[in-house]
Amino acid sequence: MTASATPARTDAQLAALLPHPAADANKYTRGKLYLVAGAAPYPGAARLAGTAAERTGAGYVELFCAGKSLLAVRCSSPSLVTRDWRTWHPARLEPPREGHPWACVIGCGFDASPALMELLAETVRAFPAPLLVDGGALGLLAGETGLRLAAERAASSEAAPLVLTPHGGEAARLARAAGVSDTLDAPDLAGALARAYHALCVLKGPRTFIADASGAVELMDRGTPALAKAGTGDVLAGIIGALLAQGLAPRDAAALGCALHAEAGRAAADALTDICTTTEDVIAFLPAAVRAIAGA
Ligand SMILES: NC(=O)C1=CN([C@@H]2O[C@H](COP(=O)(O)OP(=O)(O)OC[C@H]3O[C@@H](n4cnc5c(N)ncnc54)[C@H](O)[C@@H]3O)[C@@H](O)[C@H]2O)[C@@H](O)CC1
Ligand SMILES: Nc1ncnc2c1ncn2[C@@H]1O[C@H](COP(=O)(O)OP(=O)(O)O)[C@@H](O)[C@H]1O
Repeated sequence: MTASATPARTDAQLAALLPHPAADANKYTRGKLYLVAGAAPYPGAARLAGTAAERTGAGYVELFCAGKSLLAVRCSSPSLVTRDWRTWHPARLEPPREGHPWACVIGCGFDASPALMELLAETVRAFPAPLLVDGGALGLLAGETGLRLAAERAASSEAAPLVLTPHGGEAARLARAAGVSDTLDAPDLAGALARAYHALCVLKGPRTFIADASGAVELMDRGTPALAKAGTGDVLAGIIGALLAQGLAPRDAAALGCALHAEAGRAAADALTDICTTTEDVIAFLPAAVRAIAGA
């Protein structure tokens, strides 16, 4: 049976979720995003996710990346606090302080190296706040170990939320590993992945479906083919991660994040054409997206 997706939220509903900073805000109260991203072949993915997160209001973005990616990211994005990912030990983090929300995004620009599987496993096991898994880390999660880790995280006493943001290829891999048919319609596939991995699943594409394990599916279809460019998924991960880091509930962060991403793509295509819009332009047009939604 095909699940019916509820229509996208109205701009007024989305505007109410925008995380405007309080007058007495500081960088910690505005939310800290830990970003574990950027293997040596893909420093760009880390930079795209990190700068998109900064643009979406996160007060502090701390990036953990491959040693070989450090210089490229530090030189191009000095506001990102950038460290070698050999120093990423989520189990050793002090718990977040009241009023200082956190989230983590892992996987943008990951490749399939076994060392990264360990980084992912430690993060799924120990990161004590909302965790979004994207990019190459989804391929690592797609297996017996990943399914077990996701189940253990959901069963733990903190049970901090897990969000997955697969594109069609990544969703097919996650489905095969979980014994889910990859011939399901997109809304059903999103729901089945949400159940199998105990996560909120944001199944990306020309139409994006946001599903949780309860079977509720939300449709987001305000995007543009101008977004069909390498790296726009890394940008979306950074946007949703920043909203999680600012304390939004996973479903709200996904719905608002997808809408901001789509609107930024549309605004960029209006100004620059659907042909000439680049992934960096999507980040540059996030302010137009915030204004469009806030104006509602
Ligand atoms: N500037 C950068 O450094 C970039 C790095 N990226 C990173 O590159 C790594 C590999 O990601 P890729 O997505 O390129 O490769 P993947 O190997 O994950 O997936 C691509 C494969 O999936 C198939 N596929 C099926 N449906 C698809 C769909 N709807 N969208 C895309 N592919 C689909 C394609 O045919 C292709 O064979 C990830 O870690 C990602 O974060 C990419 O995001 C591109 C930009
Ligand atoms: N034709 C399209 N119409 C609307 N949105 C699209 C279209 N093609 C891709 N997108 C959006 O662009 C993003 C692409 O993400 P992804 O495939 O993960 O890219 P990458 O892995 O290169 O970062 C997704 O958010 C997706 O919904």
